[in-house]
Amino acid sequence: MDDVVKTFSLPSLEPPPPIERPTREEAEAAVRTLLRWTGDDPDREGLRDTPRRVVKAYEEFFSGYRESADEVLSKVFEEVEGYDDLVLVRDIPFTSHCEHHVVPFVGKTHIAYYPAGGVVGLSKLARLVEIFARRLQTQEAMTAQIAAAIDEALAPRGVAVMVEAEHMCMSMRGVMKQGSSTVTMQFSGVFRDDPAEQARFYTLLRGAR
Ligand SMILES: Nc1nc2c(ncn2[C@@H]2O[C@H](COP(=O)(O)OP(=O)(O)OP(=O)(O)O)[C@@H](O)[C@H]2O)c(=O)[nH]1
Ligand SMILES: [Zn+2]
Repeated sequence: MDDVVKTFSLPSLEPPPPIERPTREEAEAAVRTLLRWTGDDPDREGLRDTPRRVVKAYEEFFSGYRESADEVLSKVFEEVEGYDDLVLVRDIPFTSHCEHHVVPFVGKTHIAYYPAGGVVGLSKLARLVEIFARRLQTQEAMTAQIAAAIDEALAPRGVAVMVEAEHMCMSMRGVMKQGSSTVTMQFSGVFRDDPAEQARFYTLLRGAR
């Protein structure tokens, strides 16, 4: 069991405390080293600009370290008169990177919640997915973080988050199983307490598209 605890990180809504980041030049030098590790020559024409491009791409892949869930969800619309039923946003696409191999895992997120007074703009739910996806992740932690952030910001009657993804570290290396998908889900409030609410969530996910 010790190994399990060491391998998987606990859900944390905020980025880790700031560490001393390397300079851009240091990061580019590290990419050069990895290029040499492939067996290629970083000084050949086609690779000369690659360290610069990779470091720039990392800024996009990992922009979630510079963003906060709190901020994205801070604009809550206090009341939507007469509406207190479920809100479901299906099929929010994402690309993340697994924290074990720094290889993409790609999939979709479905988010549902029962408002208890406040709702957020729908795009904010997609932005929330982006924030957590654009960090080094496990699928389980990402799922838990999305649910916890909504719970914290909206205090809804319940939250349901489901993530479906294919992990490239399982398809293009290692066990080499293309096409398998992993499903994770996190429920809180009425979704956790009431199996009928979970069933409703699953039914709506399967519903006409
Ligand atoms: N639970 C979970 N596991 C993941 C996730 N992403 C990658 N992994 C797994 O992390 C594990 C790392 O296992 P290790 O044995 O430490 O590393 P490895 O030798 O590269 O493992 P293999 O992938 O089996 O070759 C692998 O089983 C991956 O499939 C994730 O989001 N959630
Ligand atoms: Zn991996």
